Amino acid sequence: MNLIETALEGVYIIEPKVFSDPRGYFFESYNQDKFKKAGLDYVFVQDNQSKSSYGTIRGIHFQTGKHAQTKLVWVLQGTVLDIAVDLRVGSPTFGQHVAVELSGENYRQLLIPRGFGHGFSVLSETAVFSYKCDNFYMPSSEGSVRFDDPDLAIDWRVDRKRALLSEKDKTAPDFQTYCRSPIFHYLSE
Ligand SMILES: Cc1cn([C@H]2C[C@H](O)[C@@H](COP(=O)(O)OP(=O)(O)O[C@H]3O[C@H](C)C(=O)[C@H](O)[C@H]3O)O2)c(=O)[nH]c1=O
Repeated sequence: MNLIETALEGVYIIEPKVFSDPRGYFFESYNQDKFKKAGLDYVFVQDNQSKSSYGTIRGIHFQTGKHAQTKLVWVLQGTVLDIAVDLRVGSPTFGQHVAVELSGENYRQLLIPRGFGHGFSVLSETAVFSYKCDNFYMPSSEGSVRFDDPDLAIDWRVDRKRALLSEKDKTAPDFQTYCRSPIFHYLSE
């Protein structure tokens, strides 16, 4: 597998070794030993999968404190623009994001450590999204920031006004409100 650094320390694009033949393709989507040897020493405990229609935006989400999650994300079918936002207090890239196109055709994965907000927009008719987390879901520790926050200035590459959003995402706080909230310093211990 090939590891590509991004502008945000700790966030990596992973290009797995893909074996193609007339039947199709095969690749290892996760191998603890190979990841550890590449310096990605995580123990994932929960796998998630979601399917979304074109124009959906999910995020920007995170879990706080000891429930913060590192995520290894990829797309099984379709194409998404995946976003990781640096929410680590004191980080020189605090508030900055990376945007990476993940698809069932490019096989790319993104490793997003604890301390980052995560979201994605769906660029294909539908997209099936799969990811591993190194901490369990804890609703009481969930946090979010508005997807269309002007300070984050994320280009989701879909029409924001017609985006398919959860009720939670429609009412998420803006970035400045998040920075003034009690959970601000509690994102990742
Ligand atoms: C995240 C999660 C959700 N749920 C339940 C809670 C809701 O009843 C339902 C849908 O949850 P939600 O609308 O929060 O799903 P997404 O909007 O896809 O949230 C995810 O979207 C962004 C992109 C992320 O990175 C996070 O993993 C996660 O926040 O699944 C669970 O039972 N377990 C879970 O781990």
